Amino acid sequence: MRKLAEHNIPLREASITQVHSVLRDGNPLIVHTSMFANALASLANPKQQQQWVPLAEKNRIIGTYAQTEIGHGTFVRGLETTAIFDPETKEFVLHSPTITSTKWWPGGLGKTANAAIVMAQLYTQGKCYGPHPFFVQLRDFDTHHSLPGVILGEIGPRLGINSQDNGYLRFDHYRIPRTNMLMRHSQVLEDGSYVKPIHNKLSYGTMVWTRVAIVHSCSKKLACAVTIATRYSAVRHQSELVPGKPEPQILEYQTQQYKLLPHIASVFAILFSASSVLRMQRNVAASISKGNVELLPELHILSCAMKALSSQDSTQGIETCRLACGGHGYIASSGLPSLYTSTTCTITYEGENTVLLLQVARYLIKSYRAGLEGLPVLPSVMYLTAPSAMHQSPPLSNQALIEAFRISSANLVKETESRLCRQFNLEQNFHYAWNRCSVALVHCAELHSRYYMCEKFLSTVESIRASDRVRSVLQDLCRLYLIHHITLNQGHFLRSGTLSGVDLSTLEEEMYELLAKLRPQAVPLVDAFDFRDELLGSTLGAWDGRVYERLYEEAQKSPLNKTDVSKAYHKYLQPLMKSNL
Ligand SMILES: CCCCCCCC/C=C\CCCCCC(=O)SCCNC(=O)CCNC(=O)[C@H](O)C(C)(C)COP(=O)(O)OP(=O)(O)OC[C@H]1O[C@@H](n2cnc3c(N)ncnc32)[C@H](O)[C@@H]1OP(=O)(O)O
Ligand SMILES: Cc1cc2nc3c(=O)[nH]c(=O)nc-3n(C[C@H](O)[C@H](O)[C@H](O)COP(=O)(O)OP(=O)(O)OC[C@H]3O[C@@H](n4cnc5c(N)ncnc54)[C@H](O)[C@@H]3O)c2cc1C
Repeated sequence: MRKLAEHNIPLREASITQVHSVLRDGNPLIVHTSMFANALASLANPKQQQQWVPLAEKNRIIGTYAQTEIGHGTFVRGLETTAIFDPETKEFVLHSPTITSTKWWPGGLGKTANAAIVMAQLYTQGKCYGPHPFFVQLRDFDTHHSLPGVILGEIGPRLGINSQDNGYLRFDHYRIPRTNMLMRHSQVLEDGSYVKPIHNKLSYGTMVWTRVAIVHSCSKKLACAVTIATRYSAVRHQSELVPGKPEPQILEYQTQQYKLLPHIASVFAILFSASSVLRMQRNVAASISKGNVELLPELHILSCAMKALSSQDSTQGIETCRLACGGHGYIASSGLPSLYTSTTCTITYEGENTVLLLQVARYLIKSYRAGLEGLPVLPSVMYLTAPSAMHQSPPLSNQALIEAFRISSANLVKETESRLCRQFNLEQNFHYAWNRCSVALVHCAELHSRYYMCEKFLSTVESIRASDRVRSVLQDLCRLYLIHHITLNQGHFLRSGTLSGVDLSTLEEEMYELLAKLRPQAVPLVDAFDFRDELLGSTLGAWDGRVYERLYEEAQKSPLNKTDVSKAYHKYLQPLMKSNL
């Protein structure tokens, strides 16, 4: 927090710096500096901001974002916590009517936060208006005791991020002033009348913002993992590549290069996509403040798509890096286990990936149908019904590969839409038909998202300002990324007729060439990510390459090494050894 203040970084931008990576097993303040700060910035009106933002900036108020309940996380409309307006006292009464309405999971809620943005079903004048955000004080600002009517606790150990206190929260007819409803977009007036927002999903804005932040942080996490695994692969010598010759660096093995180089490329692909979504988010935020919500659906879909893809890619990449380090990748001091556990949760939180991909698919199908009818569609999906441009680029050029992605994605959407129509004719119910097609729909969303990421990678590399040598390395990496994802998805390209079996063999050959060509660049590339050793926190990945010394030194810190004979020997082992069992 001192560093943020020193560098004049506003609270809500902390999550896109590396500040949170310093704590490896999660951070009780992350939801405060990200979602809570952003909810105040985007959902509170100016008067409310004046009241709470300075207190949050000074950490007098530490907040969390309390939306998910035991019974509902994905289906936000199904939340059960109620906020009923009492016109007599001009207050909202917050209540948790059932066990399933217990707020469950919010980061920092257990012990750290003294306030929260609570999403609750808003009732006024006898009518429910759906989930809305409320600023709620949970603990006394001086003693930190939970307030009467507020029941708080921590939910227990998790797969990872155990330095963060994820919490639970129940309300027992807990009263807050009317003015604690975040009123930038919708309001309840003193007489209880409801003023609706210009778009009914504006109250979901904090989730959209966080999804964008997650994309950025996924590229950082993956960058840490590839740095560790690549440096280690340059230090580690094992086996014989040529019988009788010295053991080579394991990075010489083609299989090792195949494990690492595509993920190094992936760091750039995710980072460039994150920058593009971030730019769009800033434009949309500016438009919203002028009352224009036209591009909000596009931002929602793009943030869902990129959050889903980047969390999946970075999690898989980190696990591959761990495996690429053999046994030493399994030791906590390698840094890889905590990178994995603190990244795999991004697949689930802020919208479970399958659910987000189905949002993307819904948009693709709607846009495809609109395009066929000649109705206007937004820029990122115009290609679904645009004429093919395959013939315009030299065969197997980067542009041709992007076109192959585009046409294959459009083709898959077309096929799936036909399947949806057939299923609808059988079921006579759109929702059942949708469910029967949902695996295919997720594939549509994945291919569309991959197309977007590939396109962003290529267009950024083509326009980047860099020396010829640096540009050339980035071009090779980008090429490797495109070919790698084509080989992983070959079925789609064969089905769409955009690439033949011969094309795929040619591309595969080129991929192997690229692995060899990029091998000498692997260490410089990860060095260029420029992580300090303290931040990497890895015995395997430190800059000086003293892997074995660091492993040995770290082992000395194990509590079991404080004494030669452990207490357990006297208590359990010795009796066992003498028992003749
Ligand atoms: C790697 C290291 C990590 C470090 C990261 C740093 C930053 C992270 C910081 C903190 C850590 C975060 C901790 C995690 C915190 C949480 O998890 S908070 C809880 C998050 N919860 C969710 O994300 C819930 C997911 N569910 C939803 O968002 C929605 O329920 C839904 C979108 C799935 C469905 O909403 P629903 O209201 O039911 O809508 P639909 O009927 O499906 O759709 C109606 C139309 O509304 C459009 N729409 C939906 N959402 C939005 C939106 N946000 N904006 C704009 N439009 C939206 C949807 O597309 C439909 O449009 P059409 O009718 O035109 O098709
Ligand atoms: C580490 C961590 C931190 C978190 N922090 C916070 C926080 O700070 N604040 C907060 O409010 N919440 C937080 N959460 C909660 C998180 O947002 C939810 O867990 C997440 O949105 C998933 O919802 P769920 O748990 O209800 O999963 P479910 O929706 O129950 O998912 C279970 C399965 O059902 C499937 N499924 C569900 N709906 C559909 C559908 N419509 N179509 C197809 N398949 C479907 C999913 O794909 C998944 O396979 C956190 C969670 C974790 C793990």
